[in-house]
Amino acid sequence: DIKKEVLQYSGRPERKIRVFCRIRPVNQTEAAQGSAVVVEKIDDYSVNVETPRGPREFQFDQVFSAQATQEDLFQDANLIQSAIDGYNVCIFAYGQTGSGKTYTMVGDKERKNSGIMPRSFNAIFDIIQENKTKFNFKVSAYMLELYNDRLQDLFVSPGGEGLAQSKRVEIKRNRKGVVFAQGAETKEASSAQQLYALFQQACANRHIAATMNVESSRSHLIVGIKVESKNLTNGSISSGKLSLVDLAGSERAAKTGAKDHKLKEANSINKSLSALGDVISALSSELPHVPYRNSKLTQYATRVKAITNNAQRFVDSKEIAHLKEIISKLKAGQTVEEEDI
Ligand SMILES: Nc1ncnc2c1ncn2[C@@H]1O[C@H](COP(=O)(O)OP(=O)(O)OP(=O)(O)O)[C@@H](O)[C@H]1O
Repeated sequence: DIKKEVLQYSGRPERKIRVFCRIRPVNQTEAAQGSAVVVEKIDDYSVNVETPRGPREFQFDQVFSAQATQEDLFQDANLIQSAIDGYNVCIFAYGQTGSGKTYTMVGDKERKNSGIMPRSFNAIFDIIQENKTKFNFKVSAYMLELYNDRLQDLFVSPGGEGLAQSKRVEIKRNRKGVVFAQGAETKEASSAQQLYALFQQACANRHIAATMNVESSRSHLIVGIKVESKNLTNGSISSGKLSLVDLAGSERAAKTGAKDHKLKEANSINKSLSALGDVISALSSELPHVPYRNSKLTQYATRVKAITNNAQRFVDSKEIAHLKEIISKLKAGQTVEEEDI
């Protein structure tokens, strides 16, 4: 029954928050250790997780198996046209360290399996190309890192320390209630290649600490792409935005073997993820107060508010409530066991 409900739900055009689940393949280390696979896709909307207390089933808007390609994922998460049509769209990846967030959002290092970000860059300019006789387009982007609850402009190289200090980015709201990143440098791009070059420049400026996992990103990456278009027939102007976010991994501080600033890092990540969970949970259960101000990450998420305001009623809060449960455990410094996930 739940499945049917989810199915009907997904078909509704007003559904504004969608939660997808992607199962990543077993890696070589796991295979060598003979690790058991505990997550199984039942159908396109549900997964089964083997827990010490028996099997548990979870529902999503869509489930991607370990065989799903980057292309499959991009096709189904394709919201690029909406951003070009003037909507604010946000796609973010959430999960434990090593679960495949960066792979899904960015891709592999060899660039053989590009993720959602580079595919989006291409799709934006493909759509622009198709419509250039009817519209004039302007594409600009800012790229930010949220590290230890501080927003850093990734277009400013960390080498120029003084410059980085003066360019402190703050989340502000304009008179119309639209949230923007004050102090963030915005750069224009006129091709997918240019946008990708900006992205590479931004990535080179990120903080990556080799604590628990060398590849682990200890900061949240926020890529904001603004697409402005002018209708050449009637002169009307519209402006949409695509926000692509690669969140830092959620794992408890103790497991990372973290000390001092690394511990601060882990706590800060958990704090911001926990604040994000609180916001999503408040939105989905229609609470009158949504605690946006609790962290920079959620201040950023206020942009989502405009979209979700009308949609709150329709949001299926099951997965989100579960996410919230995990996050509050993390917040309280408790262990999140496999059966919880
Ligand atoms: N669907 C997939 N297919 C093939 N390899 C994958 C897939 N998902 C993840 N991987 C590989 O698993 C490893 C960990 O993935 P990734 O770095 O994306 O995790 P993460 O969730 O971003 O971790 P962190 O929170 O530490 O940044 C990487 O080597 C990545 O290439």
